[in-house]
Amino acid sequence: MTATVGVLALQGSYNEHLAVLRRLGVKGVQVRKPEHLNDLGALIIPGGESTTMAKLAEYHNLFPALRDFVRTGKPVWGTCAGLIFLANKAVGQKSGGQELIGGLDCTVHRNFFGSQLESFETQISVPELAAKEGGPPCFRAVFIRAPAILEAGPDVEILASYSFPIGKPTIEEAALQEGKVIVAVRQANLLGTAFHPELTADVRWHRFFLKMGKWTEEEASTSALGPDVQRRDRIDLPIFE
Ligand SMILES: NC(=O)CC[C@H](N)C(=O)O
Repeated sequence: MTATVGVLALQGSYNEHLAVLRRLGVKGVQVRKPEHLNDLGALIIPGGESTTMAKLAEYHNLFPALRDFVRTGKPVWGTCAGLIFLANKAVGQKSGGQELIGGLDCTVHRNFFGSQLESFETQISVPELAAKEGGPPCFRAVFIRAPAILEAGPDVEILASYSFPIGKPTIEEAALQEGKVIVAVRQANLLGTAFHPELTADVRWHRFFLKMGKWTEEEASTSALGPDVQRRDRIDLPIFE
């Protein structure tokens, strides 16, 4: 498997993900067309605006290729709008809905935390991630007009939940009763986060994701997948037309 990581580059925070990959010495490439998915080892679907992203993906006929990629078993990570894309079901969509890639057995509320004005930052505890990657047990989480996972199937592992202040008016009645929603999950090769790790200086989420790949030792030694990583200041990022 190649150690090249594709980042869906239609709209949203794809440059920020590419910058983190660069910091880790991993080759990242922009994905804008179906053929750009060939020969990738993993794929990141960034945050942004899922309706716009869906329209652009449809325009470029990307959905069948994205679904095929998910089915290969290679790691795919959706952050925020990317999480919505990966979910089997989304609620709170614009009328008529939007196309999803699917694969992640969960129901996502598209704008669970409210409008752009209700964006916030917080610390979340992710014990499994901290155990694997070391460092402090909490992670800075940036929620921008963020979704949340309302329901997850039996094969979905919950990596993090967020307890919100009871009485927050923008939050759905049903979830209010619990005061807690799921914000990070993993299901086999799929990782989903409702927040934006690429907007923080903490690279542990990216390292965790990269380790989900079945890379050969040789590939891993030239990328940031092992502890004895060779850091490179700069790598060339092919930009596809
Ligand atoms: N920061 C984000 O990716 C926001 C996602 C947004 N809620 C949407 O529906 O697309």
